Amino acid sequence: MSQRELWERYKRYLCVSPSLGFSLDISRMKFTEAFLDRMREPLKQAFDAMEELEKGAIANPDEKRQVGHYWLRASELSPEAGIGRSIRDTLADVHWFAEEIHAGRIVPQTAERFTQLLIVGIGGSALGPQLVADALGGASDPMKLFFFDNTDPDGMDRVLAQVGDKLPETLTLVISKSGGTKETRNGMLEAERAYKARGLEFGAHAVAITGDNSELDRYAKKNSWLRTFPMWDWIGGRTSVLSAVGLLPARLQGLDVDGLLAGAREMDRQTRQREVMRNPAALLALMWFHAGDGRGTRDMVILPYKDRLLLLSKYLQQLVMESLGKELSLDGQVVNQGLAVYGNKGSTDQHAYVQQLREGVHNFFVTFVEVLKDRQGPSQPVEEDATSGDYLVGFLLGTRRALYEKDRESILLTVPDVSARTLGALIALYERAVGLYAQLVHINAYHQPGVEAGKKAAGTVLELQRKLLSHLRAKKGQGGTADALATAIGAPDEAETVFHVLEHLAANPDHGVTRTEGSSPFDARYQVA
Ligand SMILES: O=P(O)(O)OC[C@H]1O[C@](O)(CO)[C@@H](O)[C@@H]1O
Repeated sequence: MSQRELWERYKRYLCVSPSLGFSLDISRMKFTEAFLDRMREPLKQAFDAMEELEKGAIANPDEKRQVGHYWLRASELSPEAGIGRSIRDTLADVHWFAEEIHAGRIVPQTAERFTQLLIVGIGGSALGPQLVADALGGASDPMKLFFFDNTDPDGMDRVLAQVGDKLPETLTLVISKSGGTKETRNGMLEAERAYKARGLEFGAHAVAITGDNSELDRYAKKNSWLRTFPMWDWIGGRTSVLSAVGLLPARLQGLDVDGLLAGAREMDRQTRQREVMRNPAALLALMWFHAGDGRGTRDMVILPYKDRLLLLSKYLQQLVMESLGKELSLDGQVVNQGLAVYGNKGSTDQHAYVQQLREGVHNFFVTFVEVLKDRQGPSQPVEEDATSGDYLVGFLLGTRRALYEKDRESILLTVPDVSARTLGALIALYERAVGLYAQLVHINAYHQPGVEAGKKAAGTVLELQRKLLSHLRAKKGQGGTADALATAIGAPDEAETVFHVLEHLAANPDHGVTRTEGSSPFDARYQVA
């Protein structure tokens, strides 16, 4: 197509939202009108299903749960008065609690006030808060945020070293819907130990966000933590950012949580409408379907040309891949669905993998995100009639064109700024696009059975380790090779796992396991002295 024809196609298919100052351009996706016609009926069914979901249907059938993240920003739409009330009460509590902290009315044990916030959580209990904090935060925020989002000991040491002498001024927020996630439990215990090492009581610095009566809830109550905030059954981890999970950290950081909610609410309003060309979420879902033949055959590369949106791709990776990456359809057929997501930011990535995008394997489509506002206030030119921000747009449009010339498809999302309202709108846009797409490909977007397999397997590994350690302690000084030890603990078929566990044990001082070299790596002997 010539540039002129592309301009016509751009004008024809541009979806604009004046109230959000937002637009979605699908002109560089090579769908046809026939495709749109073909998708009309499946899309109608997807809308019907979303409508039912918003009314409180059990939209997560195997977990028998409602799916209520849309109610978080429109509590009046929740199907039960009690749900609406708890949403409003929790929001009021978030505001109240943050104000008390900021005003120094809720104070730490020894310091004058809380100035730092350590968040312990993983997956949806970390990614949303991280996205919001990084997108909207700044140097003058009333609290500085840190995260434990893994069970990596060195990672946690590094964070604690950054917190340094300010630990007595640090509020720790432990976030876990289930309240039983091991990584988060470990992070909490490591944090607790750090406070104790400084003679501080953890409970006087700790807040939980978790499900009612979860393990974490009970632990928080037993140890007199400052507070707990609810995480409801009808909110999934990956869609929890506009519940207390994302709102409490954001409010403590001094960010505009009402703006986040308002943006999401407005986007929800627009993405409920059935006229497809006016519904950006429906258009996204259709474009994903078009790009990957409804089977996810092309990866989605998310390229925001804005540093503040660096974590968008990481956030969407969970939202999209945990929602859509499913073995079975709603009817139990094996479908192995999914949509792979990766990306960082432009123009930085032009100096990394964009080379392959233009010339290499053709297995993706790009979503560019353009932010119109460059910075607070004016920019100085870097050369005649051009600022750094002008270059950023230049690189975006240039790359979009260069990819199109090579037949690579792309979507362009344009937003006015990186404000709370815009971010809330982006979050809601993708939540609904995922919901609609899941309906189009007939899968349950709201469970994650695949993740459980890894958790169970990890439990088996730790169980083997316990057996090994008790055997090695019983046979003090004797030990054996991985093969011999696997047999000795009654797990000869697990010799490989036993080998990995022993190598790790011997590399660390914690359990007293040492290693004596053998003639090959597999002849090494392990013992407890
Ligand atoms: O909030 P929780 O229960 O600790 O779960 C954390 C994450 O673990 C998962 O359940 C599985 O990885 C995610 O869906 C979730 O966001």
